[in-house]
Amino acid sequence: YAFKKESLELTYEVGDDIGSGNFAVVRRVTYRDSGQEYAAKFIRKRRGGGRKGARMEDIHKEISILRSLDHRNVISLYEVFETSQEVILILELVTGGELFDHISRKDHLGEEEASAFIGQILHGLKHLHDNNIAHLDLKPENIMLLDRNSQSIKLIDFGLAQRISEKEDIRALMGTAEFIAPEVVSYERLSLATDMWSIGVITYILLSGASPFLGDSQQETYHNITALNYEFDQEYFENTSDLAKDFIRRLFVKNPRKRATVDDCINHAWIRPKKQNEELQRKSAVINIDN
Ligand SMILES: Cc1ccnnc1
Repeated sequence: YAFKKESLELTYEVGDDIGSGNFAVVRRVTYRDSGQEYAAKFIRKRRGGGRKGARMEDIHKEISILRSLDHRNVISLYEVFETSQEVILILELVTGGELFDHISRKDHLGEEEASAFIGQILHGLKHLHDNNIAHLDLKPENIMLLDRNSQSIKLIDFGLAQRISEKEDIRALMGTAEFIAPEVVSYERLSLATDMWSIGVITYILLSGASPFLGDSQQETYHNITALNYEFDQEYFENTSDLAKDFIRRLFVKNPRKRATVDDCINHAWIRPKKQNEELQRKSAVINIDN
């Protein structure tokens, strides 16, 4: 997969910073010929034996994974440039900000809005899982809103994503403490189910504004995760439906094989499109009028 060696500046005008990830800075860029805007992710290459910068193997993996995905809830990759110091990904630009900021502005969301967001995230995640790709770093910072006032979301930052296959064993302590599953803490085999645990954490946070396993130290957080030490604190959950709690309970399951899958979640009554219920109500209303 050949990366363009010519200078990015020839074809794109580089604008302001719009985000940063591990070893990466994301800047808004404008394609000179059309005026179309994109996001350019500048990833520092690891030079020599140093610790700073991403390994080329990991950069190639992120690119190969992004190139194999095509879904409205997954960020698109258009082209790649390379200099001696950096690899630059030209990505679809999303300007609605992080889901994280959207929550913090409101503290927490109503169930309808939370269910709509989680439904969108699940559809993007289903595309990954149907291609045997695990994101492995799902958290509100990695979920962007398409634009300010839409509920359309895009999964971004596939820097830790992995192809999951029965043969090879993927284990690694990675991701952000409060979102990682027990099998990550215990350095056991990772799988698509690892993402589903994170969906549980994200749902819990959207509904309450509180983080279910977060402790005063990383060790305490890890202990809470492996001990499944969480509760639906009345202070935050007294008005939350049993359906929403059931959705979360099915994800906070220690054994990854027993945890709800992305399809189980999409078909869960808390997520299934409400319009079907409205349709049923409309039909039953008509029946009532008739008889
Ligand atoms: C931060 C970011 C990443 C990708 N696309 N737009 C914005």
